[in-house]
Amino acid sequence: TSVLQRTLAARVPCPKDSWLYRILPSVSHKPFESIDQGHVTHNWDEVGPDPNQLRWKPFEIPKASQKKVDFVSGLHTLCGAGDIKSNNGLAVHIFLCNSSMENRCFYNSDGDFLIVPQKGKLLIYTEFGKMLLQPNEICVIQRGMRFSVDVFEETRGYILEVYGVHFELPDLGPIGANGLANPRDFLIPVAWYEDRQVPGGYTVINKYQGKLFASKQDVSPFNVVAWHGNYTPYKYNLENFMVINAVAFDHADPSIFTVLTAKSTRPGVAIADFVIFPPRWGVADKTFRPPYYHRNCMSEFMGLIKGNYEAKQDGFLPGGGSLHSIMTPHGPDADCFEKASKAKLAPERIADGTMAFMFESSLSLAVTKWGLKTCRCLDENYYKCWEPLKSHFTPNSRNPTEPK
Ligand SMILES: O=C(O)Cc1cc(O)ccc1O
Ligand SMILES: [Fe+2]
Repeated sequence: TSVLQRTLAARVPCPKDSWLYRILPSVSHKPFESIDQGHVTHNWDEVGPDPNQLRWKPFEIPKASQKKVDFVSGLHTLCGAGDIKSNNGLAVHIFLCNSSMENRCFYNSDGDFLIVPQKGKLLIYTEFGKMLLQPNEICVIQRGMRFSVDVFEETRGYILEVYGVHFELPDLGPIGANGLANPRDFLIPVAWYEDRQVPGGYTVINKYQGKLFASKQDVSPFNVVAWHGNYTPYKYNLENFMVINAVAFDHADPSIFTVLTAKSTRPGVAIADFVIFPPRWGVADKTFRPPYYHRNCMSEFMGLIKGNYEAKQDGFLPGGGSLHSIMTPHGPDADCFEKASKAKLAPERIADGTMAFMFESSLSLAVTKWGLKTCRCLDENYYKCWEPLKSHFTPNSRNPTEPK
């Protein structure tokens, strides 16, 4: 199916470009025409702002028996911020599909896609070769790269789109030479081509300034016989992440779990980080081990690939999501708080068999009309998971300022 090679490209801080040797240049095609947008939008003012904690039940995948939906017609924009025309911002999309793209490919003029499949494999044909992607793997398809997706069942996943910047490995700072996502584990395709004529029948779909356009051509665009360069799609298996964490006391910021970052021009501030919560040991002493309660300067969209998330055993399900916006308070549900407050602090496996992730952004995200209404997956009762929290403050028992 797909043949891949290892790459060090993600680490090389040089200009990115690639040369493609193809049977016919991409320029031979009919004019692009505007097509139905479906649920793709980059309009961040569709509905008014909402600072509440939001949680979505698993996004529903259309049944193949009812309506054939492919990867592109199944794109749904959930939230985002910023501006495509000035190359600054991001969008979170959910893909919900049940059919392969037939004589159709897609390319994005606006930015890069980081694709996180949650249910079902994706066989992705790109101009650079083929990539088979399964849940717990991610791939990045950068601006302008044409690709077509085959699916094998009802399929769901998440996409983080960033405009005008590329994903890179985070600076390791004091971590030093190795750790987190190691460059050797990123795989890129090996050239693959088809010399296939489809007279007037191949459709190239383009997302340009947030709108969808289509153009017809006579040949498959996957006609690249050979290529060289460092501007390529790539994939990464999240199992290879080398987890670094607190081994004495205290809870580290989850930025220590950053797989890839899309930096802004402000040092230390990301347009978006892709962060994961992989299986690991919890060993911290004198520490409440689950996430702390917090309000912070980032927008945190979370998704779940499999299993459950340590801070929410119930209600946050694979294929669903949550959004905690800038300075909106959040943290473990009441149940998690009670259990972790009483837990014996022995070494303990955390998150075995599970994988949660976060798209974290310094921008203030707006939720789309689809996200708040049309998808009908919003969990209206989310806030209730914190209602049972009660005070454990008992000042008289151990107040050192009081005379004995
Ligand atoms: O809010 C969340 O669940 C994500 C998160 C996890 C954690 O361990 C610490 C901070 C944080 O934002
Ligand atoms: Fe958080």
